Amino acid sequence: MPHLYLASGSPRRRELLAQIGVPFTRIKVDVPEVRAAGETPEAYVQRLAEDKARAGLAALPGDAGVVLGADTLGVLDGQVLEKPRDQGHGAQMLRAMSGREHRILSAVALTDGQRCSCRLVESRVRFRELSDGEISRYWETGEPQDKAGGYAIQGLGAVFVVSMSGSYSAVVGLPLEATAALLAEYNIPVWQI
Ligand SMILES: Cc1cn([C@H]2C[C@H](O)[C@@H](COP(=O)(O)OP(=O)(O)OP(=O)(O)O)O2)c(=O)[nH]c1=O
Repeated sequence: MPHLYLASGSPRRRELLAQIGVPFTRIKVDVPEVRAAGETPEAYVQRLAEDKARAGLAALPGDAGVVLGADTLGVLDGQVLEKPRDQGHGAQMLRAMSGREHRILSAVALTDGQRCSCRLVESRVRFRELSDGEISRYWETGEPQDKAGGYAIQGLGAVFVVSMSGSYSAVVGLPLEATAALLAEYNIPVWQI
């Protein structure tokens, strides 16, 4: 069985991958997250997942193993919701999401050097109305800073979520059903009944 490497600095992705019982080693990659002109959010999120997986493979000694890369972003009114640049940007995204539904796109990619395979999962999250005061207090908790869309469904941000459809693990950062299916394609079994 090939060894699995997780090309991610995200603690959420580490915890999610550990949850499905696959042994893996983390590696650091530095992939610039810059959307190309005319690139759709769907194409962008998948490209980033693939770029992270390929960058991880390039960093491995001797190309031995399978590397997983992932990316998560939000979409509202055609705008991509990434990690907030600063408090103003974070507040702007949360005000736009207030009382409405947004999409979360999560992509996972695997490569072994011979091939690179990617899956995209779309989820929908509806927020209740948020006041400016709570948006500002939420920023002060430190939770929004490194999260796409500036919130964490698995954290304090859960109190904003009226409903969601799709994949909970995908919103947190790694679509586990899709990940398990891809791993099987690369002969890496996950936890099995
Ligand atoms: C929407 C949402 C995102 N997030 C997180 C998951 C990701 O870590 C982050 C999206 O940023 P990403 O750019 O996808 O990932 P990252 O930079 O954190 O990690 P890496 O590229 O090294 O793999 O937002 C949550 O933790 N909870 C949520 O509810």
